[in-house]
Amino acid sequence: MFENRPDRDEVVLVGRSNVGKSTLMRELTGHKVKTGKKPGVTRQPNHFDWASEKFMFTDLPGFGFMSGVSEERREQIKTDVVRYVEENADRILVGVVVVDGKAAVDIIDRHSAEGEVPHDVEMFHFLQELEIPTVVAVNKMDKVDDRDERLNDLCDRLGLYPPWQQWRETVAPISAKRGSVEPLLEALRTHFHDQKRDDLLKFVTS
Ligand SMILES: Nc1nc2c(ncn2[C@@H]2O[C@H](COP(=O)(O)OP(=O)(O)OP(=O)(O)O)[C@@H](O)[C@H]2O)c(=O)[nH]1
Ligand SMILES: [Mg+2]
Repeated sequence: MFENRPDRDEVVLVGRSNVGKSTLMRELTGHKVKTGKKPGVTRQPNHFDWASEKFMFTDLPGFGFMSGVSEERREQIKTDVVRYVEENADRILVGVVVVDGKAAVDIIDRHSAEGEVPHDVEMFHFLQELEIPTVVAVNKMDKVDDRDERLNDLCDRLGLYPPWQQWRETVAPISAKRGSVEPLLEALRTHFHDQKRDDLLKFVTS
């Protein structure tokens, strides 16, 4: 599944299916990326690079529930995503966990109640274990009314002390569809700067 990876540093977008990774990708790169109303649109990593630069954004397939996709297949996708991140950890400058701001907390709580580790939380901790700087892009904020409360709840579930405002390099409320992604760009700039990669700031300016 993951052959043909271009040899360069990257920012990866990971997350459940249908949270808006590809829409965000389009917003970040200006490339036409296939998006869709149904989960499971992206089946292969989409790499977007620049001919002259050793840098790319990668949109990975989503995991979690997808209508019409078998449990076995879903598990396989998740295993592949985990392996991709593990194998390329040295080249991943920032891991962006994209979540659906309206649904994430409820889904996390439902899985926890069923005694499972929620995908989003698992992925967040996994990236941190690999010491990959991590940003949670809380997407679809255009659908969220109780903004601060939602974001504080999400921080709580991720083990980050509320209020969310003190985690600006980690929690970025956005609306990819509306083209409102500045908090994510700001977080990426912070991480690039911290890694002495100011040469990449041009990819994350608004
Ligand atoms: N309201 C709202 N909808 C959004 C936003 N971003 C994406 N969507 C919608 O969410 C749906 C899924 O978007 P995709 O970008 O295809 O999601 P994905 O995470 O790439 O999905 P997979 O490839 O299946 O993993 C589409 O109908 C988008 O239009 C947003 O900021 N707000
Ligand atoms: Mg996609």
